[in-house]
Amino acid sequence: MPVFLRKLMIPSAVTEISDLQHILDSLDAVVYVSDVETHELLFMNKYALKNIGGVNQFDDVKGKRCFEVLQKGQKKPCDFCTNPLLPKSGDTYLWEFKNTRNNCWYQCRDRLIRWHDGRQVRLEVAADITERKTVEEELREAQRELKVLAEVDSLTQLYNRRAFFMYADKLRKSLPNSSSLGLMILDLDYFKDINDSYGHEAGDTLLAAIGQKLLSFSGDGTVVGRMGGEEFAIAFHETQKREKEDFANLVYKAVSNVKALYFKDTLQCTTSIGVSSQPVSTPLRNIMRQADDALYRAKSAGRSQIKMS
Ligand SMILES: Nc1nc2c(ncn2[C@@H]2O[C@H](COP(=O)(O)OP(=O)(O)OP(=O)(O)O)[C@@H](O)[C@H]2O)c(=O)[nH]1
Repeated sequence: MPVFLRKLMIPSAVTEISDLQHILDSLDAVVYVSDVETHELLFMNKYALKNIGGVNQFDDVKGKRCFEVLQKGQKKPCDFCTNPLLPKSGDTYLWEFKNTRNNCWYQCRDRLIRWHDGRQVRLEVAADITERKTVEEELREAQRELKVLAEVDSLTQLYNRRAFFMYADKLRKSLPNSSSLGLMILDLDYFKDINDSYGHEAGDTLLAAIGQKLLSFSGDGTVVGRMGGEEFAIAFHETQKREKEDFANLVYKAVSNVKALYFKDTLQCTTSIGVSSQPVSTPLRNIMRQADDALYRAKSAGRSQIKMS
C-alpha cells in the first residue's frame, strides 16, 4: 500500500485505506501522481501500470520519472507536458492526448494537489477515448471523401461545374479591388468524332488525359473545372505575369498537344477557347457570359482557335 495513502488516512483505519487502494485499482481509468518539479512518479493505479507502464506493480516503476514510464523512449520531460498549464487554483485542466506507448487516446483531467509531505504534485485521471477518437476520425474522413465526391469530377479530377463556380467566385472576391479576373472556356473540337470512331471509352481516356493536363494549371490564383461533357473553364487572376492572351495560348497548346494512348490508337484533339477578363467587381456570371460569347465566335470561325471578348 503506498505510503501516501497511509498518511492520508487516519492510522486506525487500515481497512479503509486498503479499500481506497482497491477502489483506485478497480477504476477503468488511468490515475497517477507525479512531482511537478522533479517529475518523479509517486503513484500509479493498476490500470495505469498495466495499460501504459506495462508492469504489474508500482515497485517496478518506483523512483522513475513520469515521462520515462508513461511515454515511449522519452528521456526528458515531454514537450507537451501540461505541468505549466495546470491552474494554481487547483481547478481541473482538461485535455486530450494520444499516448506514445500504447497509441491509445485519453481524455485527461489534471490538477495540482498538495502531497502529504507538502510538495506540489500533479494528479491525473485519464479515461480511454480511443473508440470515440476512431469514430470521429472515420467521420472526418467520410466527410472529406463526401466533399471530394461532391466537388470533383471523377473522370478528370477537376472541380465539377458547381464547385468551379463556387471557387472561381471565391477567387474573384479574394482579389484586390484594382485587379481583374480572367476566365477562359474551352470546348474540345469535334469530340463526337472521337467517340464515334473509337468508342466512348476511348473518348473518356482522352478527356481524362486532358483533365490531367488542365489540372496542372490549377493552383495559386487559378481555378480549373470541367463544366460538363467536353467543356472546361479556367478562372484566373490576371497579372502581368499571367496575361490573358499569353495564358490562353499556353493552355491552347498544352491541350492540343495532349496525346492519349488507347490500345494501339493515339488520340488527340484541338480546342476552341473563349476568353474574357473583367475588373473583379464584375459578377462572375457576366464574365462567364462574355467568355461564352467569345467561345461561340471561336467555334463559328472554324474551331481550334482563341477569341477574346
Ligand atoms: N467519352 C465521352 N464523351 C462525352 C462525355 N461527355 C460528353 N461527351 C461527348 O462529347 C460529344 C460532344 O459533341 P458535340 O456537342 O456535337 O460537340 P463536338 O463533337 O465536340 O463538336 P464541336 O464542339 O462543335 O466542335 C458527344 O459525342 C458527347 O457524347 C464523356 O464524359 N465521355
